[in-house]
Amino acid sequence: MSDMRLAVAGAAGRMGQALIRAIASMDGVVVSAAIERSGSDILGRDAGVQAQLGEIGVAFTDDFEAAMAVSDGLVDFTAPDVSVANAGLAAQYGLVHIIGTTGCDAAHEEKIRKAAEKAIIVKSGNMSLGVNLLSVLVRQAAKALDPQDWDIEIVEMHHRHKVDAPSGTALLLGQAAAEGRDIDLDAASIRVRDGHTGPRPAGSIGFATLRGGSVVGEHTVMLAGEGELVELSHKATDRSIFARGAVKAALWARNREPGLYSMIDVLGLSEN
Ligand SMILES: NC(=O)C1=CN([C@@H]2O[C@H](COP(=O)(O)OP(=O)(O)OC[C@H]3O[C@@H](n4cnc5c(N)ncnc54)[C@H](OP(=O)(O)O)[C@@H]3O)[C@@H](O)[C@H]2O)C=CC1
Ligand SMILES: O=C(O)C1=N[C@H](C(=O)O)C[C@H](O)C1
Repeated sequence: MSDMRLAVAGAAGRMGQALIRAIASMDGVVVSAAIERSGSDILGRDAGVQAQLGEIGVAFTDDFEAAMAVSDGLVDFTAPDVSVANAGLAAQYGLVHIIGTTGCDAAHEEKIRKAAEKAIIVKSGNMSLGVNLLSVLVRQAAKALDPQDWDIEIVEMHHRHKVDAPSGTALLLGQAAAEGRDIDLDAASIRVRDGHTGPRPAGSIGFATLRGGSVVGEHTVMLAGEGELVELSHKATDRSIFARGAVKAALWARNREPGLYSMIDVLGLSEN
């Protein structure tokens, strides 16, 4: 089979640059386009130079349609409104769409679900093997431990530039815990505490967000019982783990049926 041609949306961003490097270093894929927003100063410059690779002969463009015409897949780590708009367009062109963007609200998620009726979409708040394996362990632990006796708290820390909270990964881990307990995450979540909060409601799932410096991404799920604490953690030290996961997802998704898939599907980590 010929190499899969991958367009990168948000190609000048932190993840965009990691994706350009990952695609250039992996077999079976080539960078076909590097998309940035209209008006960006970077348009016309070589995407490989920005990613510290040297010239790769692909210039940043805001011409989304031209980029789609020369691509088999779109890898998209941008912003929620951008990824939703891209999902509709990628579907029109029959492209695989890998969405790593976090911070989507219920309306964004619904539009992406709708696009996936016609498009092949893989979406995950974290594309790394380690975090997805962790989510399987969290689900098992939450299932095994009585919610009346064991409190679940999820703590995350990211770099100072991150714009959404809780992180997509924290929510993914919260969802895994909620599934283990067979409860609805939205109904059980406590995302903020301030002032006189009263005691902790039994069965709730708490989130705590830290931001600072250059931290790539650290997550700990705490299961706190009387006299003991179980901690399940993941620390990302390099964005290449997300980028390689996203490229792996694109290769996995090629020639699949339309639908909305997750990294659990890609990595074959489903417990069923
Ligand atoms: N699922 C996962 O494994 C991971 C997910 N993420 C998520 O990926 C997203 C991006 O993160 P990060 O790379 O750190 O953020 P950055 O801000 O560094 O990158 C986003 C890039 O998208 C660009 N952009 C904005 N609008 C458009 C548009 N319309 N078309 C094309 N490009 C556009 C931005 O340009 P400009 O700056 O000019 O606005 C910027 O270059 C976040 O939601 C983050 O949480 C991050 C890491 C891993
Ligand atoms: O914005 C980031 O940087 C990251 N975002 C993702 C998230 O919201 O969980 C994944 C990773 O932790 C890095």
